[in-house]
Amino acid sequence: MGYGVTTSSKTVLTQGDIVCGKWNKRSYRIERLLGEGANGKVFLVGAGGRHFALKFGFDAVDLQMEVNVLRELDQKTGDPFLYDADDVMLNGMIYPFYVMRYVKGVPPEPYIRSNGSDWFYLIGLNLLRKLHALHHLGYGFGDLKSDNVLVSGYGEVELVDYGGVTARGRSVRQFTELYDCGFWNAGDRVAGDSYDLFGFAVFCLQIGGMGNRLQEISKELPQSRSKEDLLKLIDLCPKCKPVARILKKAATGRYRSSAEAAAEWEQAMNKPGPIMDPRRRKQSSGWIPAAFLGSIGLFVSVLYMFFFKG
Ligand SMILES: Nc1ncnc2c1ncn2[C@@H]1O[C@H](COP(=O)(O)OP(=O)(O)OP(=O)(O)O)[C@@H](O)[C@H]1O
Repeated sequence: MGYGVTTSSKTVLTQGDIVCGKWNKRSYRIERLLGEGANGKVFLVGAGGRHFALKFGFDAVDLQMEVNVLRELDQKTGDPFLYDADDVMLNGMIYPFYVMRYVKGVPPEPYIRSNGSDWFYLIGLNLLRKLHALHHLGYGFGDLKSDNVLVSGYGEVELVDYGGVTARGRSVRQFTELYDCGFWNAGDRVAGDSYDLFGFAVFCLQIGGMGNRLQEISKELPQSRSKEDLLKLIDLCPKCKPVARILKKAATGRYRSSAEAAAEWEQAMNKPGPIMDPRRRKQSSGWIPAAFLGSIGLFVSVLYMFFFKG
């Protein structure tokens, strides 16, 4: 098949290559690379006429922990995400991999660039709901960042990369500095609602257009970084304005639960004023031409009755 494999971190698999599991004997046809991070490579694969995402991990132990978490979650939700976990022999070397549901979608920033910045609010709400579902099961997500959020359709949100998922109350084991409260001297790395809500506040700044400012501040000396920097950025972020109070509460650990944050976010979206839900805008903008056409129709029929029917 011409895999050209060197090391696990440099695995070269190209379209049409077949990955056949050593133990479960299931075969997957590589279609394309979906993404690559510090811990692994994820490919879009086909099997039995369906699409899946197949992840090779760079570290077998980390990958196994990820598989264990996904198994636990699948048992608790009854909605399987994990499809298979196996090893494959490529060029005489064994590589562990697992296969999961393929999540369609794009990261929030390109989604917002193509569909408009008003989707910011619905993406925020849907992400809070996703986080709450995970917290409710007794886990923290851990490695929240815009790369691990995929958006599709009408602002529907899915989380990917369950490598950082940890039982609530335990130490967070995988995180990305920019989104980590420890990095900002703003709290402990303990898995759960507060930790993820802090990451959520940074996520909103990132997708709200403050990415460059965040990067600049993050390069300052560790001792001079603080949550105050984030609070200032929230004030400077025009898109964050209608939800600034919620983001500040999230950045300062003042929520008891993500459910509370989601409820407040939803209330902010439903407040009279500028419509923050682009789905409603779509519906309401559909009403205006319909009402206009309706009134023209009525006017023409009145004229007809007046002139022709006497
Ligand atoms: N189930 C999936 N469906 C679609 N795309 C996926 C899926 N899982 C991962 N991806 C894509 O692959 C990318 C890398 O995957 P993943 O985040 O699991 O790797 P990682 O090495 O753990 O990354 P990181 O360094 O960010 O922790 C993701 O950002 C996403 O774009």
